[in-house]
Amino acid sequence: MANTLLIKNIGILQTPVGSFSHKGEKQGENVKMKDAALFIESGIIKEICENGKLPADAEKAETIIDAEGKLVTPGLVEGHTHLVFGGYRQNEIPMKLKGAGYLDILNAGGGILDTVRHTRQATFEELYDKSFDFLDEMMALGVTTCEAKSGYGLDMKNEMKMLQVVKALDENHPMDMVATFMGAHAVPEEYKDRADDYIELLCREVLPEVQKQGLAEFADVFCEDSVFDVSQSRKYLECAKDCGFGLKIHADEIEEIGGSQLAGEIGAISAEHLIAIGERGMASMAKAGTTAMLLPATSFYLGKDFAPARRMIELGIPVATASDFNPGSCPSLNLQFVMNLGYLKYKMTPEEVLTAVTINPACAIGRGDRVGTLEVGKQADAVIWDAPDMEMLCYRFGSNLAMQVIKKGILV
Ligand SMILES: N=CN[C@@H](CCC(=O)O)C(=O)O
Ligand SMILES: [Zn+2]
Repeated sequence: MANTLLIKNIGILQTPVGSFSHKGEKQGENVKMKDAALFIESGIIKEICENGKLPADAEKAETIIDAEGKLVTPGLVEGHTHLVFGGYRQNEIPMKLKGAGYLDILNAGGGILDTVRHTRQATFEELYDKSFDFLDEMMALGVTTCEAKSGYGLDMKNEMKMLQVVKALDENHPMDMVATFMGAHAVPEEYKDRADDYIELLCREVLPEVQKQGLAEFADVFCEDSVFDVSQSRKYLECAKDCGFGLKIHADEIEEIGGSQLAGEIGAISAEHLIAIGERGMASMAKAGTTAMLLPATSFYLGKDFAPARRMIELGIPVATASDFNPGSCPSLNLQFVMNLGYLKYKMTPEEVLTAVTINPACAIGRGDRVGTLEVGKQADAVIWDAPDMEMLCYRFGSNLAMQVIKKGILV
């Protein structure tokens, strides 16, 4: 048998089940198999056994991994990053410590606009090498699929450059990549005070070109006070929908200006941040089935509140959690830390936390049919943790507990 792998002696194999996003009570439904084994052929899961049984073809396995009685889960799915960027922004910290807000820095020409200047200056190769290293780091932490947004180019040439980097990473790095076009991340300096004109440019020229070149599956917008208002965001997302993109929206991060309501109304697959969301926004998302992509490490890093995850689960909104890795509001790509925060700050159960970093983000980036659970027929992306159970994984923090990461049936 070709390319076969047996993972045996698994203490607990824990996974959500199904290729759909899990909401309400289902958010916390995981299957737990004790004393389990997993048989993989050509990157696909062929058989899962529990209670000490071994798969039928166990003896034919070319490679055998002994999980030493540890926890095994699906590979983590990172549903929200700004992975590709020039420069860093450590210079902002003293300003923040003196009280400058995130939007104050942006409105003074810093923040995202500072990263835009550095990203425009960077070559394709520089951005590619830097992002490649980030992906290595992420994978070592247990992530096997990663979404990445453009949005630091803010013109045709540089947005394309960013998306080409994501495409090349997908081709050359073991990580599976999903690209999101985020031309509406900020108003570029050359369009200062002309946000409407910039949205017009994105709709007329850039969105259709990205679609034509097949460089992104989703489109995203930063709907926020003093960035893009609800009507500008609606226009951009409607154009994106007409072009065939799935829709995402950074909504109600700092001010509740109606972004989450728009998310539901327009049928967005996910809305991001949602720190300041209110009941109307949550009702709109629940009705539409929009996933809440919550970013607790950003709340931590900006010193903001934590989004009302428990209320969302109660209302039947599927909750996913992601790192938001970016050079400003969250310079960490550690999804294990996000799991700690999901447990401690969102007060999600360990089972809900696992769903929030596997099947729910997988569905929110259009990969729920392939990854996000450990089931026969699915891609064999798995992590063996240096932990006996999810409780330990949610409790320990600051260490990397991923012992072995398996991507498409290969130990990476
Ligand atoms: N809030 C908007 N965009 C990013 C931050 C980008 C940056 O600060 O560079 C986010 O999702 O947190
Ligand atoms: Zn973001």
